[in-house]
Amino acid sequence: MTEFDYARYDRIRPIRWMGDALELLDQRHLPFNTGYVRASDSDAVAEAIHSLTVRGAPAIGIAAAWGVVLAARDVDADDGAQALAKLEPAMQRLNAARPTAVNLAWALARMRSALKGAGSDWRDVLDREARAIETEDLAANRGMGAIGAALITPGSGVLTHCNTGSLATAGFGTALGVIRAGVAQERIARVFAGETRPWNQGARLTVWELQQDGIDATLIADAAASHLMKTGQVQWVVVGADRICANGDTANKIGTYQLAIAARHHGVKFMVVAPSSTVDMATASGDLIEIEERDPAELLAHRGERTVADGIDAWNPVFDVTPHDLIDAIVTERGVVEKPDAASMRALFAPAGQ
Ligand SMILES: CSC[C@H]1O[C@H](OP(=O)(O)O)[C@H](O)[C@@H]1O
Repeated sequence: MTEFDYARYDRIRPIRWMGDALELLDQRHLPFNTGYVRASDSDAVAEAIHSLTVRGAPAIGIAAAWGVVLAARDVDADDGAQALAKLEPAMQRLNAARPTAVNLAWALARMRSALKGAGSDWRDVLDREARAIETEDLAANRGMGAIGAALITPGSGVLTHCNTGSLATAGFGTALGVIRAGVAQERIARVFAGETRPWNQGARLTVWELQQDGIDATLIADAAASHLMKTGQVQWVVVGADRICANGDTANKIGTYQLAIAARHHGVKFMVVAPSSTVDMATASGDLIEIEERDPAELLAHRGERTVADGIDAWNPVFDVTPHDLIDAIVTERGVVEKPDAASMRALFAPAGQ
């Protein structure tokens, strides 16, 4: 692999811990405004997660972990057990910010676990745990980039969906990390990105991120994806995930499921890229995942300007579930699950409770 220039490919940081506040790159207004908002308490972090100021499964877990550190500033406790009891209401409010990405609950569980054995230094323990969650995610993304890119035959075209880059993680990205690595290794010859209606993570975030790297990407309408596959210009669909179940069923941004159906029909391979923090072995299958439904107004207007007549009904689920049998490979930092099912998932991830 050519020596990877992370300084070139990995400069965007959506989350900045300031010691007394969390600064978040406001993704609602990218790419035209690159301003940060300052969250000074855990409820402000919860609101930033709910409003998609900060978004992306790993990124919302990291933000929530720092939100717990902020909540701790207002807690008086002698040890971790006392602190845990007093922090629980704030952690519940953070957990309630969004339901589908397991990373949020996973990060809060890590913070709870760190507190359980902590003594009088419990604040330092929380700070170290939040920092570890963030640095582990960055390392996982860089590792997955190399692992996933190795699956892609040189000269391939790739289609991605939503945004899974530095904006959605601690840096480098999951599916977009594989694309960055694949381009750097000259395995990926062309990148296509779906606009990802209604929030346009692809059109506003992914193509902008790649542009910062000097990586060319071609934007397509979501509705053009099947036609693109039919033309033979893509050999892989590479996407992220918000929750991967014990049988390999995967929740991801709305529109992923239909990409998987079209990919199988056209002989295009389908790769899911996510760190182990997105694997939920306690949820047996995708029908058990809560799918977030957001305000239908997100469908009825664009940047505040209505695009639909008044009085029109709209339904706005923002995730869907791709069944494991439509997935060719799940790439994690622990390795690849080929043709995922309950058995192949167990081989890499211990069943819940073990
Ligand atoms: C590596 S991000 C994973 C996942 O999160 C995104 O959802 P959202 O933009 O609503 O937070 C999208 O589903 C990505 O694939």
